Amino acid sequence: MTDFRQQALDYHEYPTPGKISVELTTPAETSKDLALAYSPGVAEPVREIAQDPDNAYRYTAKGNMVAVISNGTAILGLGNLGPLASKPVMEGKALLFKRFAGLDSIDIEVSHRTTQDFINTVANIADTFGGINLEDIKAPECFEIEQALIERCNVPVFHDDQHGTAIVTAAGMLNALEIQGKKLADSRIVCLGAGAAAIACMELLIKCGAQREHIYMLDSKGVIHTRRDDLNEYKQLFANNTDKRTLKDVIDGADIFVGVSGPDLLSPEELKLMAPNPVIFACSNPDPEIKPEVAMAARDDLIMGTGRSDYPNQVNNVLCFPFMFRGALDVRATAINDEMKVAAVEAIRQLAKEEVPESVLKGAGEKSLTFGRDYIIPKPIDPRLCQRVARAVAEAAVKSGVAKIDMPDNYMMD
Ligand SMILES: NC(=O)C1=CN([C@@H]2O[C@H](COP(=O)(O)OP(=O)(O)OC[C@H]3O[C@@H](n4cnc5c(N)ncnc54)[C@H](OP(=O)(O)O)[C@@H]3O)[C@@H](O)[C@H]2O)C=CC1
Ligand SMILES: CC(=O)C(=O)O
Ligand SMILES: [Mg+2]
Repeated sequence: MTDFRQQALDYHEYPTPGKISVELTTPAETSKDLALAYSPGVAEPVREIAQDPDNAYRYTAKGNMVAVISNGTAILGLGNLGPLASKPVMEGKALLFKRFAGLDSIDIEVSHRTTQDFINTVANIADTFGGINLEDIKAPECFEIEQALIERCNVPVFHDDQHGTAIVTAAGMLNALEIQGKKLADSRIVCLGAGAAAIACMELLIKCGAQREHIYMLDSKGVIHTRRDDLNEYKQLFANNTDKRTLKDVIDGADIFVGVSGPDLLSPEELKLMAPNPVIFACSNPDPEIKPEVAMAARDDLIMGTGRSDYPNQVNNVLCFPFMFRGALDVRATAINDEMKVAAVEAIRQLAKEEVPESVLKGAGEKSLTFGRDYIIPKPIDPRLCQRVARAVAEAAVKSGVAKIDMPDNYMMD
């Protein structure tokens, strides 16, 4: 473990501090190059953009650039550690944007006093970018922030911890339930956590067929029920009229556990109380609500997912956000709407049912991967994810009327 800690620190320190850098895309060697790149040549695109802002997509990097913006109030499951401490995670998201979707991305960590300050800061710089990926901003402020920015910005704004997580959770859940022989509409669901990821995951599962009254949501004070007087408006939507108060009370007989809360909060004893053939997504990072080896030792009829790369079934928003933005930017979508989200769920879901290429097996260190309890969802390194998800998202954007340009010819064809 200490060895892994040192490896992780070395990875971030060497060969140069951090994980990203900026590269030039045009020549800048000669005086002629500089005359074109800078003064006087640069004045020409300036004039073009001043006449028509859409020319920024033609003459600048805007159309392939996403800002990853955080205030560090909910860094993974590590809590509110401040903007600067969130920088490695935000650089990590930028790395994932580039590696998986070829999108350039820059991390921006914002210090602010009020929620309105944060909103103003992001709104004032948003036009620089093709899209805004909000990251690791805690609930309930994240809901107000995202809504205000969607209204104020001309480019798509997407709070990844809400919608990226929800899309991947829904895709994995529908597949896991299919394998377990259960239906979402009939399933009893326990959601541990009532923040950004939890609220969005449950809302999307409801859109996919789950019954709101079959969901028990818990926050740090226990079950969310109608007699509590400390619930914000988002939690109130999940308040149950029930006498159950603890995780142990609600997990008894449940079919599904979704953990988006913190480490080691689900005990083997509680897990044993679940209905036969349950689905457990312990998605807290870096440490899940229950470790897979502990869960598997408690019972062998479950399907288990975590947010981590080092266990099977990685239920993590990395399977969504690079491709969501790829598709949205390529048709210049002005928003990321429900149609695009549902299209992403279906595309991720279906890919898990296809044969896995040798290169993916090799990268994942697996001999074989076939749709089943240890492979409910594609591996992030699967290059088909970009093609399938970005294409599905772009098509949905065009169809639902939020795209400013048509699908490019032969877009993301195999
Ligand atoms: N795998 C993935 O792709 C993703 C995983 N996550 C994980 O989900 C977790 C939450 O992230 P996010 O929603 O952004 O953060 P938020 O800060 O918005 O929400 C955290 C929630 O967890 C609840 N919580 C904290 N401790 C407990 C506890 N002991 N019992 C029950 N609930 C508890 C909080 O309760 P209260 O409201 O009372 O404060 C709050 O509702 C993190 O661990 C994060 O790593 C998030 C996004 C993606
Ligand atoms: C994966 C992620 O975004 C999180 O844990 O916050
Ligand atoms: Mg996050």
